[in-house]
Amino acid sequence: MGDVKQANRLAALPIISVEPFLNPGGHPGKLSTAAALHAACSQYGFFYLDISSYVDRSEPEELTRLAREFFALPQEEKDRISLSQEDGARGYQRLKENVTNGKADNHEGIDFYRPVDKPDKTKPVWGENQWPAVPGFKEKYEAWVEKMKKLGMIVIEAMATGLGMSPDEWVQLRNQVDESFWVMRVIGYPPLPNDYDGFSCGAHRDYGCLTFLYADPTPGALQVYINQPGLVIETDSGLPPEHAVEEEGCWINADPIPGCVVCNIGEMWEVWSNGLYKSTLHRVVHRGSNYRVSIPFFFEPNFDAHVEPLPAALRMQEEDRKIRGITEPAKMYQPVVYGDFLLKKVGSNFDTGKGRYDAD
Ligand SMILES: O=C(O)CCC(=O)C(=O)O
Ligand SMILES: [Fe+2]
Repeated sequence: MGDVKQANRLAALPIISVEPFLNPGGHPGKLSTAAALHAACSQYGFFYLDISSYVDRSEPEELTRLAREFFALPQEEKDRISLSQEDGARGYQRLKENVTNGKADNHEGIDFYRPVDKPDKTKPVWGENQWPAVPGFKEKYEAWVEKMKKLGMIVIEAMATGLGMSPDEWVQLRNQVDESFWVMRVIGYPPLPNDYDGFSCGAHRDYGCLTFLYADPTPGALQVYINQPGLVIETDSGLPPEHAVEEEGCWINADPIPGCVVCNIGEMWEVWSNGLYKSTLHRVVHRGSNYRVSIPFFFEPNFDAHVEPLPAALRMQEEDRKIRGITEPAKMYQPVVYGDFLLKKVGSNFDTGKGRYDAD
């Protein structure tokens, strides 16, 4: 039993406060926060970001209230801003319209992307955002986008410190995210029926850079796959303790913590870090009785960013390999242009038949 308890304690996701990075200039907590980010990104790819000194709790609570007002509208009202009216990516998707790993997800949602110059809805993701007619919706959500964009820059800079990047290396990285092609989703989850063949949102990795997830207080919905060789994790199989374990990995709940957003890294960070940081599998299984609302903000690279392993990450990896006595050459991640990668991912709404959450 000792091992099991130990594993459960280790499996809890770390909580990291953004406060030391909020004010320009020195702060005694900066280095330890950067180190905590580095550890969280390499061990879990998921953590809680305490943003209570950055935003007032009432702000995202108001966003969920506005989202509920929209989702409660008659279906034909919601369909007025459906993504088929636009570029196939920006707008409302009905319940079960989104498919992950071949199964319809039991959620509805609205997607917003960074506005573009010269919008053209015949080009994938190049149209205009469609805002619900709910009073105050656009203003409040636009204010949230501005806050989350700034938070993205703050966290990336802290991660650059955690990776030991030089000032020049940081400038180069900053140039790849300073016009972030962000995405914001507003998601509504009715309870998942027990006999449903699928999930509220199927298992996937996020594909971009950093996700900041604000969710209403519903517990037991978001689950994260923790995969750590050597860890022994308890399962709820009902077997006696000595058998009720499963090695290597398991799903843990990432329940909301007041004042925090759940933060996870996407596949672009996996490329930048040459695999040092993990883009971790997660899913939503909402079996509660309420209607759950979540608002993920995806802070992504610029559309034209060339994403390739960062020299600082390669240096760290080399150090680590030396210590472990590994001699064969490190596997190198293939560079990608973020916009190309994104277009493949949102291809489900166009012609490739792939879901937005599906693996390549
Ligand atoms: O609703 C959630 O808790 C997570 C949603 C999610 O993982 C996503 O939209 O990528
Ligand atoms: Fe996700």
